Amino acid sequence: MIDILPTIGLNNTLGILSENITKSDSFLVEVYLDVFLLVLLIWFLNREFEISYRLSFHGNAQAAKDKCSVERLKNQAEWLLHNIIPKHVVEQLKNNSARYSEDVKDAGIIFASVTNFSEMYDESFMGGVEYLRVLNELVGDFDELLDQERFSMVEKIKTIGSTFMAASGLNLSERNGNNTEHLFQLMEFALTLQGVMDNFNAHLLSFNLEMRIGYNFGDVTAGVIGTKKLLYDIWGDAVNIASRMDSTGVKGKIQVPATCLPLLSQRYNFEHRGKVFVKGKDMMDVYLLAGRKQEGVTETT
Ligand SMILES: Nc1ncnc2c1ncn2[C@@H]1O[C@H](COP(=O)(O)OP(=O)(O)OP(=O)(O)O)[C@@H](O)[C@H]1O
Repeated sequence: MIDILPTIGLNNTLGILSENITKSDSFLVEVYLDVFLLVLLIWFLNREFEISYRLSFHGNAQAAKDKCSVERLKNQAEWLLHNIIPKHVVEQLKNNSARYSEDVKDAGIIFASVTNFSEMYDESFMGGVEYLRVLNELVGDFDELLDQERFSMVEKIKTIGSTFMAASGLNLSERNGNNTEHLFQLMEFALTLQGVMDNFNAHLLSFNLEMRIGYNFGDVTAGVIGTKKLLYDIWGDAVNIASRMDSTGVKGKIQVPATCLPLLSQRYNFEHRGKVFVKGKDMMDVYLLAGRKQEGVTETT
């Protein structure tokens, strides 16, 4: 009996001990498991985050690339459009469902014709290709002038065969309240065309191209024709007279009608040519530009 009691006590203690050990083991296992699950969750979330970050980085890079190419295409399209139609008209076309026409007061117009180009043009030589190259180079030189700030209000309208047609003051917002400055700009442009022509001739072997210029100003209607292959042009009596000033003009000279004199003679000298017959107008009094008036000194053309 005496021997049995301590045994029972030991057994109880061992039982309690082993129960405690089992409890703390399972607690530890649970803690390890939780920690493991937590680490797994963090790893999984981290991975998911990295994948989505990489995807969004790739997406952003692709979007930036696409945006660049769309921007480039848009710029190319605008560049093409601005080469066909003046900038201020493009803006109005965008806002007004591809329709544009406007009455413009006191626009300047010139027609500059290479009078003897047809003499040079010879289809028997390379189908005329060589001569077209010459015309293309000359018109290219004229076009380049339009990039100069001093001709900012001058707009090329088109070429008609070997005639270069330009106008000024068509963008009313550019005039800044001054309705005559663009007309002087256009006359300076016409004078510069003559200079370009002289320079061109100096480099042209065995041929001398001749140019005749008609100048006028007045009211015109500007508009865009068609919805495909758009054509920007100007029309009106003032345009017809400018064309007639060219066709009835004199080689190497700039001819203007008498109506332009009061304004233009503020800066230029003219010689009276007399009367010429202009279809639809009968006889018109016309003048040839003699040179610039510069601070009392006369510069002759
Ligand atoms: N927008 C324009 N572009 C090119 N040329 C023009 C323009 N407007 C008028 N002209 C030219 O001005 C000239 C005078 O025109 P107008 O209407 O007085 O006569 P027309 O009888 O039509 O011309 P033509 O006798 O040459 O056939 C014409 O040669 C015409 O081609």
